[in-house]
This record gives sequence, structure tokens and C-alpha cells, in this order.
Amino acid sequence: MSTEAADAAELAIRVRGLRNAFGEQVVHQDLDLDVRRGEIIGVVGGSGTGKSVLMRAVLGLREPQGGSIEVLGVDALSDRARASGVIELNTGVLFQNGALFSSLTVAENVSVPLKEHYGALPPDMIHDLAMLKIRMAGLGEDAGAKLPSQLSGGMRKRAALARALALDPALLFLDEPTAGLDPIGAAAFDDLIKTLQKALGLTVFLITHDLDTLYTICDRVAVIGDRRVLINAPLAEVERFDHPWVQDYFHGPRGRAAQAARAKEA
Ligand SMILES: Nc1ncnc2c1ncn2[C@@H]1O[C@H](COP(=O)(O)OP(=O)(O)OP(=O)(O)O)[C@@H](O)[C@H]1O
Repeated sequence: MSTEAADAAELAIRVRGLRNAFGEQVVHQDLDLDVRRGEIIGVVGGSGTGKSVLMRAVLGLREPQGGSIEVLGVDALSDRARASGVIELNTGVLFQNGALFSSLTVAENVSVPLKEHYGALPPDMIHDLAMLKIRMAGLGEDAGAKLPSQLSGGMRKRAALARALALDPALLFLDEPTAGLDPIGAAAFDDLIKTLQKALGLTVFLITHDLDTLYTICDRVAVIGDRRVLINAPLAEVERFDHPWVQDYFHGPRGRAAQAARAKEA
């Protein structure tokens, strides 16, 4: 297994010995994970293996039953980290369902975290910042005044991404960002993530079932299974990993199709 420990300073996220359980059901046991600064890590695993639970624990949205989590060098489980909101200030999250406020316009949605953390700024400056993020997410100016219900699924994802980028985070968490998009929309969204990662130096924690996303934009892939991280390595190494789920996933019909598409592009 190649989760060779990078220097602690190079790590954006460092998880050790994580345990998450719901009553009798143990979701994670002795789970270790390193995410390097500036990389896009794809987090994959069968349904119910605990990808979202892991993301929520790293974000401080749920209390694990054991282990340690460091985010950007800060002990994420400490009272100090919680009280200072340092992790919240440095992370942006795109949840699986987008989770926009339906009664607010896109610009108002993107302004919510700005108002919460930089409430002293004049309203027109907050609006300008929100519009900048909306453009960065690849939406036109006119999207700002629209309600989420007036947007297509792909545009809603972009609006949610604009909100995730509102505070200029160093770390971006994406939970199945291309789910529900058609292949062309999904590829365009992948391109956008890659472009933003390069331009802004973001570290991206990306939960996905989308093999095309893994092949096109991820630097490393972490596979969750048997309650832990089975392997965390570049894709070529993960593909060769001797585990039934990994072999089925990467060498089944969909995996072969994604590999063939990649080979054609290269
Ligand atoms: N709040 C909760 N209460 C009880 N059980 C939970 C809760 N949240 C998650 N679980 C359980 O934890 C397990 C992991 O859930 P999680 O949503 O993290 O899976 P996942 O890997 O993200 O799955 P998928 O790929 O289907 O989205 C599941 O069995 C789920 O039922």
C-alpha cells in the first residue's frame, strides 16, 4: 500500500486512526489519509463505504469516535480550532445536492458566507465580490439575479461552486460534483475545477463515482473500503491494486471505457 507519508508541512489534510460509528455500525476503523497541498484527490469507494461521513468529519461537521484530524496544520478536533472557525474560513464545500437557499438569488446565496465573515464590508463591495465568484464559476452576469429554480442543473452546480469559493478557500471539498450532469456538462465542470485548482493553487478533496473525472483531473486517488483507506496513490498504481472492488471498478466495462477515452485524448 502506498500512503507513504509526505512531510507534515506538505499536507493539507492528515487523518490518523479515524473511527466513525453509528451505534453498532462501524463505518471507519483505523482510517489514515494524507492529502497533499495543491493536489486534487479523488475519493472513491462503494456506496455506503463512508466517503461523505469522512468529508463531514474532516470539515468538523461530525464528531468522530476516535483518531486525529489535522487540516492545514491545525488540529481540527481541538476546541481552539472550533472556536476560531479557522477551518471554516479556509474551506469551501459543494455538497451533493448543491444546497442553495431557494428563496435567495444566486448573488445573495454567494453573499451569505461573505456577510457572515466580512459583515463590516459595504453591501456593494459584497455584491461585487459575489459577482466575481459567479464569473469565476463560469456563469454570466445575468445569473446573479436569478433564483436557483430558474437555473439548469449544471448552472446550479456552478452557483453552488461560486458560493464555495466565496471566502477564497485554500481547500475545496466537492461531493459528487458531476452527479446528474450529462457527459458534456460533466466534462465542462471537470475542466473548470482543474482550471481553478491551477489558477488559485487549491487543494481539492473530491468524492466521485465518475471515472472520467478520475482519469481527467485527479492527481491521486484514495479508495475507501473495508472501513479504511485501502490505497492512496496515482491512478496508474491504484488500477493495479489487488482488491476485488478496485479490480471490478477500474477494469469493468465503465472503467475500460474511461481508460479508452483517455488514451484517445492523449
Ligand atoms: N447521520 C447518520 N446516522 C446513521 N447512519 C449514518 C448517518 N450518516 C451516514 N450513515 C451511514 O454511514 C454509512 C456511510 O454513509 P456515507 O453517506 O458516508 O456513504 P458514501 O460512501 O458517501 O455513500 P454514497 O456513495 O452512496 O453516497 C452508511 O451506511 C450510512 O447509512
